[in-house]
Amino acid sequence: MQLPVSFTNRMQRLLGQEEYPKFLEALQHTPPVSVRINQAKAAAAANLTPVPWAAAGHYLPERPLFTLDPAIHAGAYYVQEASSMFVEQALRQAVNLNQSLQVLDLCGAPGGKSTHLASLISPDSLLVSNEVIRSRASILAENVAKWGSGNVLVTSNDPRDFGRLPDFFDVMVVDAPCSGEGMFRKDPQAVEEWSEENVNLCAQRQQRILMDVWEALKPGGVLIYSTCTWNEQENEENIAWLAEQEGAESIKLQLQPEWGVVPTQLKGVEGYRFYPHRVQGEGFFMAVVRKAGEEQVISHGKSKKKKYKLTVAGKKEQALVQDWLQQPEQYTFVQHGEVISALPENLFEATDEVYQNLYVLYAGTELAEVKGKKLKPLQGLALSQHLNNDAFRITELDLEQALRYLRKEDISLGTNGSDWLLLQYKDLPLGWAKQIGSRMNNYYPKEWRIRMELPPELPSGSLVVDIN
Ligand SMILES: C[S@@+](CC[C@H](N)C(=O)[O-])C[C@H]1O[C@@H](n2cnc3c(N)ncnc32)[C@H](O)[C@@H]1O
Repeated sequence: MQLPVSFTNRMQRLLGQEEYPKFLEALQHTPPVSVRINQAKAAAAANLTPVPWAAAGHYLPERPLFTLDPAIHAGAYYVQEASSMFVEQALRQAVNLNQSLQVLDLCGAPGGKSTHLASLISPDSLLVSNEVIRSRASILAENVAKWGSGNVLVTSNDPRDFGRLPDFFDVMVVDAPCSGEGMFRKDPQAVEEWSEENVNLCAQRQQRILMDVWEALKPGGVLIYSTCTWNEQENEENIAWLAEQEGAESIKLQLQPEWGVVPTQLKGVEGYRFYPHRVQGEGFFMAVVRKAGEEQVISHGKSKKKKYKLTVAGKKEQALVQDWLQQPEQYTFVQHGEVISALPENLFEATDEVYQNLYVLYAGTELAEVKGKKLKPLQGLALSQHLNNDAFRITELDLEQALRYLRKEDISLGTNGSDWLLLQYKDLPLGWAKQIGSRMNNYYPKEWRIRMELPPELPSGSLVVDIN
């Protein structure tokens, strides 16, 4: 790997003569592979090494062919770089997670931090997961639906649009687009695209992004800022600039020495650096600040006078979907076009406000599409953590059947009848099929299908989750 000269000069200065060769050597190694388990759906396979700063994070001994593991398609885990999972420490240490919170993940795609945040916040909290680039926002929506939390809204807006929601969020995560120095060993293209000029452009863009969303953070709210790069302009300097400009207060996190995370400080602002020779993970930076002012209590609940953008589903439709989720009394069923979704009842008001101001791509749990007098169950329901299995006819698939189903092939199950079938692999729901006589129509979403050909020999079980 040919590193740019000005990059090596800076890293030598940052790390010192003694440490720099260790850093350089680590850049030659294969990056570790790690996953985060969706504990609402599965448990980690035995013998995996935990990621020390993330309760559901685990390292794998080798990189399996994830595509051939139905559990990943069921949202039982997410492949995520370990350093990024440090967002958990910021959240646990700087925020009271027992409260009902309104959380924004501004730069959300493909969904590593969003699915992590969704697992950490309480069920009566709302996560708005945003991605400005529309094609990437669809991937984010797919991963959010697979995770199945039910209290997430996926939006696709420019950061400046969040100015329409002043003082709305208790917590904001800005995992900013950056020059990607921390990805050098994973992605050789990041080295090619790197330049001092690009670092400056990234730093300016990050300042703009921070300024654009700052207004949407409540007084007393917490901003978690991160990048996967090491230069100070995009990291400490940007956060020190924000703190100075807005009078934000730095939040210091407690670190365990064995984690290998390096604390830094600039103008009284604390930062946390991840280097590959010190941690089992890629390059990463994080800082946490609190907006000046008093914390405010959220008032949820519907107000009588307000004109809502969301439409509550009709009584007939509600009756049909009523028993599809566990504890249906906790939801408001809304209809948007043909789609009926379930929103946690206490989040109706906040969700409506988001709908009034932003472009929402996915909301809550998409349950069904109205087809004349009938309902077609949707993928969001199949993958929901709150699905009521008893309401459906379930069919267990073997590995080959599961993978063929996920490729959207028509598979023969040897069953008969005329019914919707919820197809599962080792108790993990994968999606829907419609039985028509002895034929089975595959309703797996076309855009999500596995595109690779299946090899003659399939791997057995899952290296990642305990499903045997
Ligand atoms: C580091 S990635 C986010 C990774 C994500 N948080 C995760 O954990 O999976 C940064 C994201 O910012 C988005 N982005 C690019 N330009 C942006 C801008 N001007 N404002 C906000 N987001 C932007 C990119 O499309 C990309 O998805």
